[in-house]
Amino acid sequence: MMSAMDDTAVPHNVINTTDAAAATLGAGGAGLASLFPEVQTVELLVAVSIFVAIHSLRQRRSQGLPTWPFVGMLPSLLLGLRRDMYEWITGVLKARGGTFTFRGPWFTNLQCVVTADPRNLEHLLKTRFGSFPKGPYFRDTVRDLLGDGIFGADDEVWRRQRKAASLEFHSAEFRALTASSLVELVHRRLLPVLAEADAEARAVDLQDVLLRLTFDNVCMIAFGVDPGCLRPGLPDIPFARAFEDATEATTVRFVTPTAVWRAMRALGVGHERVLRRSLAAVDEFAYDVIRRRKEELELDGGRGGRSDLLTVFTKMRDEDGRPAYSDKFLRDICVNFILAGRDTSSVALAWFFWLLGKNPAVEAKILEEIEGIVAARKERRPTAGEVEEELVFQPDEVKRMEYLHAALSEALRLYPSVPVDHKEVVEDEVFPDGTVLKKGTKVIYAMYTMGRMESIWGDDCREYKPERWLRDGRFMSESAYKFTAFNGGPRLCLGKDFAYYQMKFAAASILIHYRIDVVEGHPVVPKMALTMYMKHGLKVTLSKRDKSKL
Ligand code: HEM
Repeated sequence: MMSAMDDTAVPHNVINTTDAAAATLGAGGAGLASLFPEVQTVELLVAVSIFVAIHSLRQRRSQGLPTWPFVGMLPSLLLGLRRDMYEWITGVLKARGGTFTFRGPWFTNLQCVVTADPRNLEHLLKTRFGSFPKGPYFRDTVRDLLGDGIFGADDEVWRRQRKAASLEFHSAEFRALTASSLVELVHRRLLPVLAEADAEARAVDLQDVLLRLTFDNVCMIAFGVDPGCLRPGLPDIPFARAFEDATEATTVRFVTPTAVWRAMRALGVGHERVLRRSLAAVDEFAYDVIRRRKEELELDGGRGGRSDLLTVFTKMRDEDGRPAYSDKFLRDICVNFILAGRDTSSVALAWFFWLLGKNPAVEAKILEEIEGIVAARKERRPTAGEVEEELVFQPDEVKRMEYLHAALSEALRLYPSVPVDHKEVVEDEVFPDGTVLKKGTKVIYAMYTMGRMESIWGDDCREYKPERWLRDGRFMSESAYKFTAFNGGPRLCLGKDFAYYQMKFAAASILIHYRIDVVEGHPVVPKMALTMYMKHGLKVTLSKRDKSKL
């Protein structure tokens, strides 16, 4: 759809040889035919091939990436996809000093500026926030799934939801709900599932188990409903399956020309058919919960003791005392929060456990920190939150796990749950690095690459070192434009504090009970998706720790 990248949109440092090359090829071809009519087709093909090879080599030397007539840089992208797309982007960005213009095939929406430069990130996420909305391309692509919810919304529609949700996320009731839902999920469901696998000496896909944990958890805080994905036997839950299918089918739209997916939607074929079917199931579930919640609120006179997002937004009234949000809008709000929180923390945890397996010294330090916290509580009387003999971490204890906080941040630096993100420019702009952006240009910012730039993190940037986040043993946060895993500026992740609490609570509870070993030979590579999943999951075995030491 978007192809506003004309020549003026090319950064100063990019030499645009494509048009010149095409012109040369055209002139050269015509010239050959008229000067030497006897030239045979085969010879012409050889001449063209030699030209293309030389052209490609020159491009490679001057820009790092060949730009072919008609298909643009697509062949290089496809080669990158076959290996590791994120590493491919990283290589190109490093060779180009942190920013480059990707030129897709003519007449497609695959033209964009890609950057990993913290100065550009600060410019687009904060300084010139108003010039870089999500934009109509993103919104149109995700509209069927996300409607007018916070993820795709801009301007007033976004501001209103952000303000209301932000108030809710910082309320005491909400914090209490997140803490209690986690105690329930981790102690009544996660640990028993792991215990079962341990007793049967069976390997489990830890990523799948963690995904189930965070899906149930985010549904509890968004809808006030527990879908029950994390249960012994790890059952298939229709709502969770439909949500997953709808997300995947929506993602496919980003790599399909807009006109093509629109036509497929009209005809109801391919992934658009899957999307239509799965959205029907998501909507059926959502509207059913909304209807029942409204009935429940009516019965108790609108008070509603719950503090999930649906209840809070349903209770809101406009100046005339009418419901502030329609059922459709309530559905959009909940679906967006589920999307935001269903897999981001779980994939981060999966990469964290994998990194621990490779860095036993880090695991030892985390255990030492947790043991210190447990030793300190033994000197106090057990509080009401401690369930009999069980060791249930309290919010103040989770807060004191600073080394664990650093170890999780370090995992997110190397494996950000959202590896690349997207904006659209609404007026002509110039990045601090000199890149010129014409109105309508798509901008991709590459968080995965940022974690691997020596210029940002130093020569040891590829090493897993939680210590880089600590000063005198205390966790020190980094600029959001250098560590962009949670985005930055006005659209900083709303669930950041909740996500850290959730990840720390789950990680500490698992680690004190079990030693986790990745099954030998299990391949661990990222999957190409909007979220940084492990392509083959994380197959692990568990062994019980000696708890007498605690
Ligand atoms: C490790 C866990 C998480 C990471 C790395 C993460 C990362 C991000 C990122 C990169 C964005 C910006 C997305 C964009 O605008 O395109 C974002 C936005 C958001 N996140 Fe998170 N997130 C995490 C967990 C959560 C959780 C658990 C929730 C809620 C339950 C949540 C709620 C949100 C919301 C509502 C937004 C939209 C904010 C806005 O547009 O104003 N996130 N998050």
